[in-house]
Amino acid sequence: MTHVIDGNAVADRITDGLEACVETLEAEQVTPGLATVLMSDDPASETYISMKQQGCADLGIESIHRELDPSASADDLFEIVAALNDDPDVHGILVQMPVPDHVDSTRVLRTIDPLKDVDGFHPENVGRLVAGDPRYKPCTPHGIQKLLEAADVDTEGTDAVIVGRSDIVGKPMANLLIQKAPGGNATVTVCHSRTEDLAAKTREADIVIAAAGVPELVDGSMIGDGAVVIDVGVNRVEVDTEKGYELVGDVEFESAMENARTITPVPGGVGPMTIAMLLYNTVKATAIQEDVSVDLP
Ligand SMILES: Nc1nc2c(c(=O)[nH]1)N[C@@H](CN(C=O)c1ccc(C(=O)N[C@@H](CCC(=O)O)C(=O)O)cc1)CN2
Repeated sequence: MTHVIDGNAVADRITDGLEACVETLEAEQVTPGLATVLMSDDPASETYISMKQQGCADLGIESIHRELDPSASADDLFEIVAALNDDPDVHGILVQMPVPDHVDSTRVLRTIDPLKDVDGFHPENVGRLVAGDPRYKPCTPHGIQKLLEAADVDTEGTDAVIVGRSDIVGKPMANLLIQKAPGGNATVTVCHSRTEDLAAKTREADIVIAAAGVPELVDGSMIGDGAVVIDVGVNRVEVDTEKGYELVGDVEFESAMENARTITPVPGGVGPMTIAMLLYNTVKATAIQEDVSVDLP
């Protein structure tokens, strides 16, 4: 029987554990504050921002939101980030990705105070991750580590194949999996659009992490017997219903189920963990900046 990992349940356990941390901070008269910045009218980005705000409200984190028209100048965005850097009530800042093409996303990430960079995308935080001393682990890869742990998947000595080399998932995931630390010690192959014979690579893997943003790119024929399959894709595919779309992962779930030992669904797998680990990083950022010790879950 294939085990389907319930990402909502694991995310709930993390947020339950964060409640005690927020109480510890409150006892020191500290309320965590998260600023979200949106420069897009993409409906999916709007959904993710409201999920982040709801997560904050449920946990007692103050959320501040700044929104810019997608046609605004890059300087307008940099000014907003600079003001949030200087605001002592703001402990975490995230700029929802992607930003419009005329904005240099690398410069945006460099503008955020590294101590407030709860996405873990600032070069200082990327450097710390690569060096094996992470401050804020990027939310989705960190969430995947927590899912694997919850499903009793020991990564040590495994062959892991990551499909996708994005800065948000593929690259940091590879770095976490090769670390000499729990949740690491794997041998990692990172595949991408120029990889030849992708199926031959995924078929040999103990763990396949699909994060290419291509609906149903990975099917059952590409999964070896007894492999663990983590689906990061949340693709909106148009359908003729009132909603107008359905969510489809990067993995063809039904056929992959036939070979996989453990698999994540879409929705309800990796997605909820991205939000939970953002709240985790916000609480951690608050504890660091306010010099309060908390027991993170
Ligand atoms: N600044 C950032 N931008 C982006 C990140 C990020 O970590 N930081 N990640 C992705 C999108 N993302 C968060 O922003 C995200 C994606 C999916 C989900 C999620 O919970 N998905 C649900 C389905 C939600 C729906 O109905 O559409 C699920 O999979 O169950 C949360 C966050 C890109 N940008």
